[in-house]
Amino acid sequence: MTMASPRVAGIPSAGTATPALAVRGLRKSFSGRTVLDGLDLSLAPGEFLALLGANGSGKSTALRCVVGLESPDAGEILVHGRPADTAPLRRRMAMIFQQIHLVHRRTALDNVCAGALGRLPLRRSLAPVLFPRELREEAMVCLDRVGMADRAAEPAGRLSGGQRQRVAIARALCQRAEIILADEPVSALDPAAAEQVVALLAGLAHDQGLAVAAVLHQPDLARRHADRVTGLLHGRATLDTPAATLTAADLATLYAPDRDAHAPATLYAPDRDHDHADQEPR
Ligand SMILES: Nc1ncnc2c1ncn2[C@@H]1O[C@H](COP(=O)(O)OP(=O)(O)OP(=O)(O)O)[C@@H](O)[C@H]1O
Repeated sequence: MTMASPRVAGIPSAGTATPALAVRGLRKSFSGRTVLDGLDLSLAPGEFLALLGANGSGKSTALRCVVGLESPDAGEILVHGRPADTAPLRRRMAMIFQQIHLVHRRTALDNVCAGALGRLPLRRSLAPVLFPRELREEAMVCLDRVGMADRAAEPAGRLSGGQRQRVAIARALCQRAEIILADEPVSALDPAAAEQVVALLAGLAHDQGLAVAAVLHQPDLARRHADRVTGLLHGRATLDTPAATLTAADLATLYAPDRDAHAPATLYAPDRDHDHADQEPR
């Protein structure tokens, strides 16, 4: 029996091409408590990465650091190989949240147009009601890509949670983001809507070449739709594996009761030649 060697988190899985997003040695503490402990991540164009990990393992903090909503204490964040410390590079990333931030009284179309505010001339961004025709056309294309063109004129507040999340994704597309980071995008959705939204994110990666990473609390969705899974434990990436080979043992390790939260996390090296799929999490 040969031992399959696990790939080390942080090393791009596809050849040596520059990843769309690379995170190296990211550290963040709050009030002296370490939340990110040297996190490494990579995301290739056209890849859909699922981020898994127990509550408090640092997933949201990681994404918030990547898009500039938190300042990391140390580490590198590279977008297409360049430090993501300028507004134009940050605009190449869009974040989608569990709590969907849409203006409920504005139409779906207006909300999508708002994704372009960062690249509009100032006078346009101060008067969003005057979105130019070309932008409205582009926003319609984005709504069409998420299957919501027929609801363009509907106030966002009248849409279901799943529909609102699809509008939020269309807004990210209208931003012309190449990297989409989604923090628990389906946690508030029913199973059918969750499946649709995750399939949509996967499609943006696979059909349109975007780099997409999503924090998921549903390993089965990750298995079905993601290309790769990175697992966080105590602020480090301790698992990096093709989603299709994610095992029950992998999940047991990631979600094990926190016997010693201060123990250093080590790279988890599952023996891929064993079939752990029938084992229950510990
Ligand atoms: N602004 C903050 N101030 C203080 N502590 C924070 C802050 N943001 C996050 N934390 C703490 O950092 C830890 C990691 O939080 P984070 O939200 O990143 O975890 P998570 O893996 O996304 O968890 P969950 O799955 O529950 O969303 C938690 O203990 C949280 O309380």
